[in-house]
Amino acid sequence: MKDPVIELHNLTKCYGKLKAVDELSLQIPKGEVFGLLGPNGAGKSTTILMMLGLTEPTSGSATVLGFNATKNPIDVKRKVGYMPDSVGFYNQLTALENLVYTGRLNGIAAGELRRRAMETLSQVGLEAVIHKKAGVFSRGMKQRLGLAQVLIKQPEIIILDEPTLGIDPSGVKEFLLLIRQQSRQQGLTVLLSSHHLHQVQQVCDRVGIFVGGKLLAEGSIDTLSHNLFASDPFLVEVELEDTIADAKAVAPVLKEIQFVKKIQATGKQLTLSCEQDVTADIVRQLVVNNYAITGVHRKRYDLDEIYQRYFEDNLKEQFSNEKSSGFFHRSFFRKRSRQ
Ligand SMILES: Nc1ncnc2c1ncn2[C@@H]1O[C@H](COP(=O)(O)OP(=O)(O)OP(=O)(O)O)[C@@H](O)[C@H]1O
Repeated sequence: MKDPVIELHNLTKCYGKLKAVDELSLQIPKGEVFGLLGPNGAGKSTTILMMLGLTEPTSGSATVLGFNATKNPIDVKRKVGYMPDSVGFYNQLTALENLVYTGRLNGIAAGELRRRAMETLSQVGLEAVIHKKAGVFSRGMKQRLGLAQVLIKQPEIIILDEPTLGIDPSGVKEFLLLIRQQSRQQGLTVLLSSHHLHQVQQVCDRVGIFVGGKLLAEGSIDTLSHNLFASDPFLVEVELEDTIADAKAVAPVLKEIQFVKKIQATGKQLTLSCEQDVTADIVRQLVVNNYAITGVHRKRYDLDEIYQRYFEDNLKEQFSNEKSSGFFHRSFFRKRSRQ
């Protein structure tokens, strides 16, 4: 990879016998939005703390913007903005006052403070409430103020630990889109940890799937999907205007298409398992044979399915592992079901 700004090399952290992070190697290039995904206890926060030099690795290294995070934590902190999973403010101070205070702590010159704070609040969409006290802010507004606190020092990288925790679903989407927009406009590199699979899918360039301290897979959604499901049949769903009795009725029409292996019919829907993407041939054959089509859908695997597939494979492999994957499975899905 060309010029990675974050480089983790065999990064490992043990707490007694527990390997919280297990030989993690990862590179993130400038400007990328990377999602670290995993259930409770997967090791996401521990990884982030090592990248910031806030906890020492047992072995391996974390290099951020060319600095070894363990040896040069101050240099890393100067250029990296970090938003922990729970952000604290002075509730009696307004949004602007809070941000001016953070700016001062970050060494921004007094003459520039107020202007920079106002600018940053508008960047995160809080311009209308700059004089409101932080104590009355909703969770979503607090997260925006937290992001402003991170952005005011104009970092090169921002690291957000579970930034969407506690925000309602529409707020989550807006907030993640705001993060992506900041990344695109400012060339910011973003690393965020999350278990919000669907939303993360929409904003991250790449994701890493992290379970039991190990990175099981990394890549774009398309790459992960391709690697995982390459040997699976290609599914095409066709909606017809009229109900068909059973698959046999339509089989003669489609049997000419080489890669169609299985046809199922339920009501007005046909599901075809194919060895290759022959969607266009299927549609052509049906139309030629006077079937009225109302919809065609090519199945694309989403992050939930990708995650589950990796997770299930991992579960099989680690069955005898003392760190019960069943625990991770349960805790992950419990956490998701609470959303
Ligand atoms: N200071 C510590 N001492 C002992 N064990 C720890 C410590 N910090 C974390 N752990 C353990 O390390 C493992 C990884 O924890 P970590 O907080 O990094 O996971 P996570 O993926 O961020 O999960 P969560 O979403 O719940 O925060 C867990 O089993 C946790 O109990």
